[in-house]
Parts: sequence; structure tokens; C-alpha cells
Amino acid sequence: MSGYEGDRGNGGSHEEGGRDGGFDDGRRNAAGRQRSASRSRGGDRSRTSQAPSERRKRTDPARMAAFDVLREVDESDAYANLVLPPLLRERHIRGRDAGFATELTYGTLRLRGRYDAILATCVDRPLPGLDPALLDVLRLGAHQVLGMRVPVHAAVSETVGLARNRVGAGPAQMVNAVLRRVSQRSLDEWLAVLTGEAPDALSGLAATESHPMWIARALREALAGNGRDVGEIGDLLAADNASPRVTLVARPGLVDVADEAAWGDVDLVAGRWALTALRLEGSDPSGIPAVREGLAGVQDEGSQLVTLALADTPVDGRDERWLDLCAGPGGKAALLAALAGQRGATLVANEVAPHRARLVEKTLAALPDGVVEEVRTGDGREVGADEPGAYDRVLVDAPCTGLGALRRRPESRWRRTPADLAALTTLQRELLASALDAVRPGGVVAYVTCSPHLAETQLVVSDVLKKRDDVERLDTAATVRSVVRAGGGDDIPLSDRDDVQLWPHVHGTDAMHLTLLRRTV
Ligand SMILES: C[S@@+](CC[C@H](N)C(=O)[O-])C[C@H]1O[C@@H](n2cnc3c(N)ncnc32)[C@H](O)[C@@H]1O
Repeated sequence: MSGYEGDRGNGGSHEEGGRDGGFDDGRRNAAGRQRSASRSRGGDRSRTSQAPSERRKRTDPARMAAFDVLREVDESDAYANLVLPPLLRERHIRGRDAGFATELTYGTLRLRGRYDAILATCVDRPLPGLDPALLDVLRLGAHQVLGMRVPVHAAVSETVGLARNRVGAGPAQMVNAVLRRVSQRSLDEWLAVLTGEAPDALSGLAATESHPMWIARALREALAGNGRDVGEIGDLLAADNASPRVTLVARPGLVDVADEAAWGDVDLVAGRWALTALRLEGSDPSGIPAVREGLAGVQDEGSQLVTLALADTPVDGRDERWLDLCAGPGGKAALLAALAGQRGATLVANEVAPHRARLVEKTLAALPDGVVEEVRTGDGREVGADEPGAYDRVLVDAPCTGLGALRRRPESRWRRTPADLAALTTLQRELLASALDAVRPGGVVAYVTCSPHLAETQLVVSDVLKKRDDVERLDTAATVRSVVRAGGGDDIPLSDRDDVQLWPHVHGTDAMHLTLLRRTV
């Protein structure tokens, strides 16, 4: 839970691909102390200290911004992390107000399922029948009351004002009544109600931890399929609701972790698993010289580990040409290229979407001349037939449901449907088959997804391998252990399987899957 106590925190949106943002408790507390100090000097006037008559004069711009983003996400299938930052800039919403709007937007989107379950008991008609804009106002109000600890009177009056401004006077009265009902119980009391009303434990967790039931079920199956205790499902779902820390990758050969000038005046600590990883304590990575120059980037530690593992797998003989089959926007390609450059190898980066191929070019711009052979736009499914046996190492970071990165994309859990799986898993099989054709005998292929769904991971690999007798499975877990930072290899919790599944609640990474394969003939 956030700790606004009617006030604002600093925040931003600086995660892999710029997808999401938020706060950690440490930062919130520190910000809170600073705010108290400035208020006591009379330098800050919080909204809750305003007289009610003043408050009625205008609708809070931060709340209005959050509402407008929610509507755009709903009506235009927009991504909140792409809509919110420019909207804040355009409306000159900065500092604490920007932080408040960010937390309100992302928190409301993430916890929508929880709030809908609570609101359903406070509204006297089915939620799907409500005006979607009114429902968004109610969700925003519920998050302020239960998720941000904005004082009830401020949360209710500001949200009623928002309703009046954006939805109408009649609905505003209803918002007032509903939010008063919501505020009659604490969050813990509400969670106990939802758990008590649920038909079974998983449904209860899906409601309280705000996940669609099909995703909760798929994640539980993925835990079981990877030899983990299904009792961890509550921790896994809760981990999806916590904004991840910003992790940087120091691209080897481009920047030294110890080079103070390159990192500027920020607090960095070593990553937990990958030698290339640095965790940023708080601030905005865009001001870091190494990030600005493309020598470093924002990248989840799991993404780094799987890339390092591919580069570290022994190949027999030639090791000169590497391929990233699905490269956009280029995070793993940049790390792979940096590693290739250190070994005298080159990288071809392939991406089907032209605008994403352009992002790959940008991400790879800082690599020394000659390391990147080509960034090309093309269908990865055709590369195997067009260039059989042409590569020594191939990465297939397949398009997937992204169920392993729900913590970064607040709206995605509500947008994905089980129907997405059929098309994706067909594509995943075709891409993996193409990669296996494109690698030479003795070379290696890494099959990677940012999803732990068994249909996208283990089943894709086993289905593709069933049709071939020229591929062997490698001991992926052993390779991952070998690339974990010195001395940590024995500590990384991995299952007895030969492939690797990382988990947010266990490893603090996205739920990345990796299977390493070798072409034998
Ligand atoms: C999971 S993302 C890759 C992320 C990337 N490896 C990184 O670390 O930045 C999958 C990418 O595959 C691309 N893609 C989808 N279908 C493809 C195809 N048929 N051939 C090549 N790329 C494809 C998508 O556009 C998307 O950019």
C-alpha cells in the first residue's frame, strides 16, 4: 500500500521499455519527511489543507490527469505508460503532483480487479451496466481511500468533484454515497470480505490480488509445472502488484561498472544475479550519462541473465555470427552485441515491425563499428529457410502474452485474453523452428519468453522438438548458475528441470523462461 496520507510523492516511469512506474516504501517515506519539513516552513500547501470552498473551485489536475489516462486506456487500448508522461508534461503537472497522478493511475489500473470486487458490494446494480467513465471515477476513489491512504474526506470530496466535472452532477452524488460505503471498512477488512465470499481459495486470491481468474489459474499451473509449491501463488500474484525497482544493464566493453563519471551522482547497488546489473535507488535513469549515451540501459535482471546465459553456452568450433531473431526494441540485442564485440563476433538483429526495428537501431547506436552486421526488418519465420545454418548463436525472444511482466504493465492483465494464446503459441513454434534451421550444427539457440505460461514455454519447446531429431536440450539451469555473479551460482533457486523459469516473488526478476538448445546435425 502506498503512504500518501493526503500528500504527494515523487515518482517516475523508468522501467524496461519505459512501461511502468511507481514508488517504493523507502522513497515514499523519505519524500514524506521532506514534505512535512517544507510544509512546516510554509513552503508547501497540500490539497488537504485547502479550505473546502477553495477545493470546490477547480478539479485537481493530478486526479483529472489520472482519469483521462484511464479513459484513454479503456477507449483506445492505449498504454498508460505511453499516455501519462506526455500528458503530465503538456499540462505542466510536475513534482509531487506528477508523482501522485502516476501512483493513482498505475495503482488504480493494477488493482482494478480488487476495487471492482469491493465496489460490486457497494453499488446497487451490476458494475458492467455502469457508465465506464463513472466506473473509472469510482475505481480512482477506491484506490485513494484503500490503496493510498488519502484521508477519506479529501479522497471523497476530490473524487466527487472529478465526477461532477467529467461525468455529471447526478453520478457525482452516487460517487459520494459509494465511496462513503467503501471507506467504512479498512483494506484488510475488505480483503477478508472478498476472501470469505470467494467460492475457493484461488478465486479469493484472484479477487484480492487483482488478477483475472484465467491468469491466476495459468500462473498456478506454471508454478506446478516448474516444480514449485502451488501455495506460492499468493506471493506471486502479490509480486505482480509491486512496482519493480529500476535495474540498469552496464553493457560489457562499453562502460565499466566502476567508472564513476559514467554513472553520475546516483545511488547504485550491484544486481542480485547478473554481473552486468545495477539497481538504481530511486532517481530518474535518464540523467545518467552512461544511459544517455547508450552504454547502459534500463533492463530487467532476468532479461540480462538469459542473454548472458546464451552468450556463455559453449559452441563447438566457429563462433562468429550471432542472430537476434525478434529484436525489438533491442534491449537484449544491445547486451548480446556488446558481448559479441568482446569475442570478435557480429550480430544480426531482425525485427518484423518497422517501427520497432528503428528502436533497435537506436538502442544499438553506441556499439562499436563492425559489431552490428545489420538491423533488418523481416519475418523471423523465414530466416531459417532463407539462411539455413548461417548462425552460431540465435536468440528467439518470442512475442508472448507477457504474463511474466505484469508488474510493469498495469493494464495488460485486463487486456490479454486466453484467446491470445492460440495465435501466439503458433507463432512461437514457427519462430523457434526457424531459429533451429538458422543455426549451424554445433551452434546454440536460446528460446526465451517473458511469460511462465506452460503453453508458451515448455509446450512450445517440446512440440517443436518432437518433430526433429537434430536438436538436443542443454542443461540451461547449469549455464544460468555459471553466469550468476561470482559465488552466487549455488544460491539462485532453480528447479530440477533442465530449463529455467525465473519468478518475481523468488528472484525479483520478471518471470522469464529460458530453454537452451543445441543443433546436433
Ligand atoms: C518479446 S519482444 C522482444 C524483446 C527484445 N528481445 C528486447 O529485449 O528488447 C518480441 C518481438 O518480436 C517481434 N515479432 C513478432 N513477430 C515476429 C516475427 N514473425 N518475426 C520477427 N519478429 C517478430 C515483435 O514485434 C517484438 O518486437
